[in-house]
Amino acid sequence: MVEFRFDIKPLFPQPIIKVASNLLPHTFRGDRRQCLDATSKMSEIIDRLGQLSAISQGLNKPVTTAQRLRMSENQTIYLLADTEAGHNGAVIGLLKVGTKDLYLFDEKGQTRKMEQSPSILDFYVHESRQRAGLGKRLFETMLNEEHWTPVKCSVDRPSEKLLGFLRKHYGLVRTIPQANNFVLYEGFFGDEASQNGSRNGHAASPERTKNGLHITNSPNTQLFGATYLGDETSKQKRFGRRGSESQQHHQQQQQQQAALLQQITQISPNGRYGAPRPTCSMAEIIHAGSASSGKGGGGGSAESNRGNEIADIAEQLQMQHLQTVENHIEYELEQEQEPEPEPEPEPEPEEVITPPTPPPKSKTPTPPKVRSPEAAESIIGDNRRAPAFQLSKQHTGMKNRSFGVGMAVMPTGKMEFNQEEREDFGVVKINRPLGNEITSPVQDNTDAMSTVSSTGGLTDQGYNDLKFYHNKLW
Ligand SMILES: CC(=O)SCCNC(=O)CCNC(=O)[C@H](O)C(C)(C)COP(=O)(O)OP(=O)(O)OC[C@H]1O[C@@H](n2cnc3c(N)ncnc32)[C@H](O)[C@@H]1OP(=O)(O)O
Repeated sequence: MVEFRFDIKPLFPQPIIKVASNLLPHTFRGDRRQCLDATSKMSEIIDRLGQLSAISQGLNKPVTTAQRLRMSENQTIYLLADTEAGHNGAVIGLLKVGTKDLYLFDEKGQTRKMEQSPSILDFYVHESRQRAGLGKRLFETMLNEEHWTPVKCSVDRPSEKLLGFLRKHYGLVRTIPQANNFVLYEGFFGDEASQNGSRNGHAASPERTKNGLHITNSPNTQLFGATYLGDETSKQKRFGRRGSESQQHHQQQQQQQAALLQQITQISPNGRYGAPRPTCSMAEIIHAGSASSGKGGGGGSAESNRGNEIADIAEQLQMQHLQTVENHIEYELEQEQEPEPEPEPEPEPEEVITPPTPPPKSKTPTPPKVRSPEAAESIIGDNRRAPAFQLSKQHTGMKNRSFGVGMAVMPTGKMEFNQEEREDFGVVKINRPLGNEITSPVQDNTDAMSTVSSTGGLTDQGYNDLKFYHNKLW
């Protein structure tokens, strides 16, 4: 028991009193002098009980002090006394409660901002009187005065004793995990809470139940947008009305929904989640421009149109590819007009595509000393011509530097290739006439390039003439 140097009986006309920020018992009646006296004594009682509570819980400083209570607007302390104990009576227990605005997780893990949520902040019964039902007596008085129910109370960092107390007297076992020090029990967010919200201090944010969408200013909502909680609330409202009133209500809901969607858009995810994404060319091909044309219906005709568009695109690509192959062949034939020694194979970077060694004639453009974008454009489009400098994948976009060559000179019965050495861009070697065998590497080198064509599909030396066999129908 906690006894004091003064008589506590005037302060405790009843065993349990309620003290607010004025530091006076709720039953107090007196003049100014009595008021100052009562405030002083009550401050001493509160500080002493608060200190004992902190010691009992192992806290390094009290949660409850008279100064704190004076500064708070929404906290109340319940004090339990035994006026019959000792000479001046004794104070036995303390229970501090209040309302707090909290961001809490509900059973589904969704964030809710609970305004004026009832909270158990400090609870203490003197060790000599514990487990005698006094704690419950104090707690029950508080519930009646505040019009709270135990399941709707958040508990600030409860001790094991308090958890046992709530389990025994109120059957509270299953908690809802929270990110802060508060403990909630299942049922905290029940319907009763929203119906009796104001009475129980559950003045939830007004956006909370709009169309089942949960919108608050919480960090979660700011980051990830509104959360859909279901439309139970909307259904309840809808089916609770009849006739024109119901229709009118439905229209209002639609308007609210539109406004809400706009609101959601405004608080939609930002940062890298909200960053605009570049157009995906492959997606455009796959969807065949349905997005732009507004054919997103998915009907049978739309599907067939999409298939036709894909076929058209494939055909265009094929035609472009054939044109590319032809350009390659023409370019090669130009280079083969005059025999010249094969460029010596020299080690070079893997990524570089080397055109045939520029012939000494002025016909071949002089390679610029510095790579220029204008020159690079020469390999693009219909005005394609021989590149004037070393081309890399960056310029051509081609993955394989022998791309197109194989297509252009596919082996047939008329032509034989034996390309044992490295392949340079556009270099096609016709090694030997039909039926002739390679005799030596020297011969192979001399036969490397075809000569001027003559007649009958053979060159003057009797080699196959590529120009003769080249046919666009290939
Ligand atoms: C938010 C907060 O305030 S957290 C801090 C809570 N306060 C404390 O831990 C301070 C130390 N403890 C106390 O002051 C008291 O034990 C109180 C306030 C928790 C409960 O007051 P009591 O008068 O003992 O409660 P009451 O007699 O009505 O109920 C007893 C039940 O409380 C629990 N309890 C009380 N004392 C203990 C204890 N020492 N060990 C374990 N459980 C206890 C038990 O469930 C007990 O039931 P049981 O005796 O059948 O096991």
